[in-house]
Amino acid sequence: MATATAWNCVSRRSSVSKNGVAISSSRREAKATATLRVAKTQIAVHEGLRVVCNARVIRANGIQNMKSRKFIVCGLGMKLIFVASEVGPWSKTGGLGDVLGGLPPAMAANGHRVMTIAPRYDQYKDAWDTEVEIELKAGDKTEKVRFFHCYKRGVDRVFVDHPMFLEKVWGKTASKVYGPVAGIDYQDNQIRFSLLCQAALEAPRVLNLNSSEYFSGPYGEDVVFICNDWHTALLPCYLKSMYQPRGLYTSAKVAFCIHNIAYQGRFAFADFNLLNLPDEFKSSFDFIDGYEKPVKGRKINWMKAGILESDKILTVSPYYAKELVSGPDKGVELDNILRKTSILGIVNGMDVQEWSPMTDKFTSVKFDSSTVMSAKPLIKEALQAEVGLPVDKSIPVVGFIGRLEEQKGSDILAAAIPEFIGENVQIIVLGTGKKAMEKQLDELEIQYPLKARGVAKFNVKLAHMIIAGADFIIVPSRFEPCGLIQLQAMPYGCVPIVASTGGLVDTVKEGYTGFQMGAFNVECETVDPVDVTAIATTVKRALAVYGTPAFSEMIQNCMAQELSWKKPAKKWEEVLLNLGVEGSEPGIEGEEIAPLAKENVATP
Ligand SMILES: Nc1ncnc2c1ncn2[C@@H]1O[C@H](COP(=O)(O)OP(=O)(O)O[C@H]2O[C@H](CO)[C@@H](O)[C@H](O)[C@H]2O)[C@@H](O)[C@H]1O
Ligand SMILES: OC[C@H]1O[C@H](O[C@H]2[C@H](O)[C@@H](O)[C@@H](O[C@H]3[C@H](O)[C@@H](O)[C@@H](O)O[C@@H]3CO)O[C@@H]2CO)[C@H](O)[C@@H](O)[C@@H]1O
Repeated sequence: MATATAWNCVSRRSSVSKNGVAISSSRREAKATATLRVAKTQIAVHEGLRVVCNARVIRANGIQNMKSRKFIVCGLGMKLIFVASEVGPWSKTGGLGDVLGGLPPAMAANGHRVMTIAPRYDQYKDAWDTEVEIELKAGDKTEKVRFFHCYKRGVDRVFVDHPMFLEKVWGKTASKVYGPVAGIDYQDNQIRFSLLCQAALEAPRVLNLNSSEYFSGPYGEDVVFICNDWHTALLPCYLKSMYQPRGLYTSAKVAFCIHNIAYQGRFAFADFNLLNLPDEFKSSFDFIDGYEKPVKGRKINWMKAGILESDKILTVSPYYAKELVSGPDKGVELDNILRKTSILGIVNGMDVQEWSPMTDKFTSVKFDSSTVMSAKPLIKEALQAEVGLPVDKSIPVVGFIGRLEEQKGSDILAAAIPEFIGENVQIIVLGTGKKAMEKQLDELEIQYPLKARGVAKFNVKLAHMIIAGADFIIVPSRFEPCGLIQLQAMPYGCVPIVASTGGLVDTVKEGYTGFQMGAFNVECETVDPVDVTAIATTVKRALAVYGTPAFSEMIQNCMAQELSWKKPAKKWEEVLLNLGVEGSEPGIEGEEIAPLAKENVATP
């Protein structure tokens, strides 16, 4: 077993420009020389705008700032470390896990060296013990953590192993990541996520990874950390307090991405002492609100510190970025901080391998835009039979899928159902979360046995069946940073009916790819009658279009869109390059998923 405390990283830079070949590499010199040799051989054969290099086809004209735009040597790019509490498909309670599953492979496909680092909540059968163990300070104790690893879809997937993760979530990854039940947090969450942040800072230095033929050895220190949500907010603080003063990670930068500002990690002010940070960081955490949870008055706020201590703040859609700075309601009392730092929104992509009507493993009939009109009714019948609704393909079906939290507006939907259920319509609601909202789902079947079903489960197969078989997907969110459900639905010709908030505004065009219901009241304690009416009116409006040529056109518009991670990954690349980490280079014009990775999908 290798026990590592520090790593003397041999990361030398080389920059060669010879015979029309431009190479600039932050990898070891020997590797760069080897790459040059391969490139020269290939160039002798291919004198065109495309060159085959190390068995990958690279489009030269995708690259900027190169002396020679003719030939590109692969294996340049940036070294990216994504850090999060969830990473799909290994751990997922919702969209955060999806993003950590999908964006990193898309960045890898563009030629960057990419690692994700997340807790090891379960005995993932595809991730192996690296035998690297380190000691970290957590609260007043010293804890040993180990790293597990696998390489999938071009990404080093690293998992932090410690009993605080594994013992709690054993076999139940989806539901117990943050607490024993929805709405209740583990008491030691601050220690758990402090460990995650510290481990993420060690991983690039101590893990000697040789996963691909393009990159080998430790990532080293010229990296960009991409932190996600409050659980990772301590990372920039530890970077500044524990590493940079010792001359480590001097050029590293941190991007902080907000997936949901509703969860900020607010704790008792006295808990600052648990974090092992110098007092000068206190002001970044300092926060006063009017709530009594978890204690009355002055608090520490992890997300506030993450925002203030990072180099770039992002979120998951441009419209949500605007909402966040618009005022305390939508910015959830961090609007003033975000106005100071500024925030950029990049709309999420989605996993087009998992969500494709042509290859969906959960549906018996596969289809594309030319066969959707005949295929969907068959899948609809299978869906109706699955949930026990009357089987009749002529009845329009509306679906809902989501975490049952106030954010998602399932309570507003429940109040609106009586106002539109008299129409020729069926509704299927799938979700897990707060018990009171799960109860509302259970009651649907009792109230409307021939018209409505509620399924209080996290059920991936049923989610796919709803999206493939339903005619409409309803997303009645009070706020929605991006929303993945509507993205997943559109390639299946399942037309979204959405509240006009966050990414739902950016991704659904009224009358073209769906129906907008207007913005809802963001107060979570209230079911606003105006919003109830907005749902009922818009559903009726959508039902009136069902079956008309205009509806067929909307289906085609939905299905024609490019919703993969390819475009968002390019935008992310631009932003991360601008951070100016030493040795960072643009990537390549990649495929959606790294070619070597297609057969290599994880099974958690
Ligand atoms: N009962 C169930 N059974 C099966 N699958 C279920 C399910 N409930 C939810 N899912 C799945 O979980 C994911 C939810 O994604 P969202 O983007 O809607 O949500 P979430 O609010 O969790 O994420 C946050 O982060 C993401 C990512 O940035 C943002 O898009 C979003 O707005 C923000 O709130 C989807 O993949 C969906 O299919
Ligand atoms: O992917 C889905 C979401 O997952 C994350 O949200 C979790 C959040 O970060 C956790 O703190 C916790 O939230 C609970 C909160 O702490 C508690 O005080 C109470 O308000 O209940 C909340 C819900 O249980 O769980 C959230 C997941 O349910 C991620 O941060 C979000 O961006 C994602 O939307």
